[in-house]
Amino acid sequence: MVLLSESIIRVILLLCLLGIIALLNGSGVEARIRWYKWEVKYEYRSPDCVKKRVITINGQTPGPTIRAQLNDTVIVELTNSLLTENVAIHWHGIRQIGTPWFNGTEGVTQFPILPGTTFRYQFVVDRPGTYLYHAHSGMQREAGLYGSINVALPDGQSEPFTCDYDRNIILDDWYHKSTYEQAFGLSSIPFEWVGEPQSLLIHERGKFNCSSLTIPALDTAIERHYTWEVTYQYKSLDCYKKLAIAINGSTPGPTISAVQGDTIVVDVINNLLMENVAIHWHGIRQRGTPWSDGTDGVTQCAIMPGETYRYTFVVDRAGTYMYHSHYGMQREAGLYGMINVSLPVGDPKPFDYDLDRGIILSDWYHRTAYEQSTSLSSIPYEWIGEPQSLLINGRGNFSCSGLAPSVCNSTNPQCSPFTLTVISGKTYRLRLASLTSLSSLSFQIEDHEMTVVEADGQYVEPFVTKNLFIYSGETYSVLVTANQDPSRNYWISINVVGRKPKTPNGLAIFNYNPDHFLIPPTNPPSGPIWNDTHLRINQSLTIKARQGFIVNPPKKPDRIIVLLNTQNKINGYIRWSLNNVSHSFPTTPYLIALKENMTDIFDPTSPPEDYDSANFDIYSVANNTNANSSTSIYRLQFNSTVDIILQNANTMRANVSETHPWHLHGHDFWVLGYGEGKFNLSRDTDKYNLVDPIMKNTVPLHPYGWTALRFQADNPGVWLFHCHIEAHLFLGMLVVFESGMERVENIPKANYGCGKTKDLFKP
Ligand SMILES: O=C1O[C@H]([C@@H](O)CO)C(O)=C1O
Repeated sequence: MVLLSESIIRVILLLCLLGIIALLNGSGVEARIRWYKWEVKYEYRSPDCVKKRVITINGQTPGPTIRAQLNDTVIVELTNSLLTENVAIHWHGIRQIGTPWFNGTEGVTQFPILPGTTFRYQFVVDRPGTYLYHAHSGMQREAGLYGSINVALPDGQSEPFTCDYDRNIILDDWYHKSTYEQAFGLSSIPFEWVGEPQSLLIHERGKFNCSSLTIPALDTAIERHYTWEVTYQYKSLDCYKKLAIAINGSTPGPTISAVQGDTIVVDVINNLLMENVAIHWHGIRQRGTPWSDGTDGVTQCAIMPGETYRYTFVVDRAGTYMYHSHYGMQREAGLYGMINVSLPVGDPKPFDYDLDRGIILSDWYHRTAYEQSTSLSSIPYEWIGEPQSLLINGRGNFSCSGLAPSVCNSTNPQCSPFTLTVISGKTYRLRLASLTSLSSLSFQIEDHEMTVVEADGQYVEPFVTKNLFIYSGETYSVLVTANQDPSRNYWISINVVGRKPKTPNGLAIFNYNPDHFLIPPTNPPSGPIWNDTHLRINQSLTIKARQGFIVNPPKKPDRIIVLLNTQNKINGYIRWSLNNVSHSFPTTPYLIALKENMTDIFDPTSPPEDYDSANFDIYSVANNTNANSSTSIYRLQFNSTVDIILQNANTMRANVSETHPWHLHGHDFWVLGYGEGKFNLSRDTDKYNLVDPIMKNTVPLHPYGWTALRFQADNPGVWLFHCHIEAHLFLGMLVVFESGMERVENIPKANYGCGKTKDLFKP
């Protein structure tokens, strides 16, 4: 009773207060709140006919006009979607009486707004008239980030002049050089003046004489330099604190965004305290630079702690690629990232999209790579088990219940879900890359269909699907149109397939702007059932080369190598083998050994080209104790055509055959076919697709099935071909191909320094 009367009194007091405020306001005209949500981002525009990257607000430059009346409060919620650039907006002519902190001048009144963050400006427009807003961070205004503010008199009051209509005209001059180039010139020695603008714009329209243009600067291949420091870092990617390996502090590492033909130069500084490192550029063929492939033991001596090594290579084909550690099981610690290569400006694309976004899929173990590798190489064998979490762009969500917050803290922002903000109606090219240690995945976006258009840097004959199966080491581009009800958000989900899942699905948010961070109101899609192998084979068979982009394979191979995939026991240790040979690495990298004619560092006999297919039952647990380890390699005649038949079998547990994604370094192969059961050379070659096979660098071998590949050994060097499951590679599931060594130019001396290559430095 007492409580009730108290709350009634409070309400009455509040109403009185509001009444008094209204009276004090006097005029009886309400000041309103004008609320804007702005997304600032890069877009290509041609305001004077010359294409240039500009900065837009909600897709416009000039940005939207703010229209308000005297004494209104303007609220602008600004999301900075610039990829690598801060922003601040100044409200030019607005006096900011009482709100000096909203004047929008970086370094004077505020920290700049960082990429990916949202900042709210709020101020009163206390005088009628014509004003402006524009960027006040660096020289950013020059990129088109500006607009008008019109403040009218309140309803019922009139200006001291009359007019029928009210129109805005923004006047500007326009440079073709970016603000970065201009700012760099101005702060260089010798000083480089920005020169006169190329055009004058009236409301963002001008006319430049295009005939005076030769090739625009954007089209020319350039060198892109990166300096990466590799360090140990504690990370809580799925809320659980774990020792990870980061590049410049982050995992996934920075994305390399380049244009076809660019040269990439990466200085890798190994600041790991106790561990070597090597980085492989997965999908980049390294034509002419086999020493930059980054495979420890094959192409280089690993980079030792405290050392810096420079990788230099050309990205010679547009597409989606990745990079990752190729040293021990180090990839598993988070040392990976994406490489996006675009077509040169003006080159026609075979598909259209508005925006391009990268999504890295991975799985995550709480035990370190060191503990895992120790378990795998122990007697008795201790399998690493299923991962604890699935990550989408480095974010997952492990249930912390029962764990101390210092170990697992579900409120840690590092493990908030990845949010892909989309604008309704726009089509997104999502570049997916799977860097899982173990898991094969299905990727889906609730209520949205995907059109698959690219795989491993090759155009795919488009097909529409609700879920995409993606195996470790594969990349895909899918087109997704944000065409669903934009008043809510949707789940992005990944789930494990091919192995009985013990890992919860990975989740992210497909976020319709501007409903930031709202959890979708539905249950996430659970994805297809894990053990429907047919579904996965069907999708593998659907992936064909796009019409108009088919590269015809040679009609016949010069050599056929059949590789039986088995789990074996060798001297009591569990290993994985091909034709009963489990690979072991010599301490001297093959590329250097062969270049320097060191003939004694590996077993010179050729590994077996086949297995006893007639007498081998792929469905039963074989007596796999007859395997051995070897350093031997396949030497392929330069330019010859090689067929590889991957044959799956039962593991050492009854009724289990696993999926193995196989990855080839230095080449793409044609995917000629997939089949179930044992491959039969006389019968199954007739089923090969020689009409429109896709070329890829990574391909699944399905349980109890076979996969047939063809490639041309036309890239001089030494190249790994291996199962992309980190533990299986560690356990010897790889072969090594050499071809055209006589054509390999001088290997940089920085690749030397281990094994017998040390001898070469002796006086
Ligand atoms: O190498 C492996 O070992 C286990 C299992 O076969 C034995 O526990 C597994 O699933 C692997 O892929």
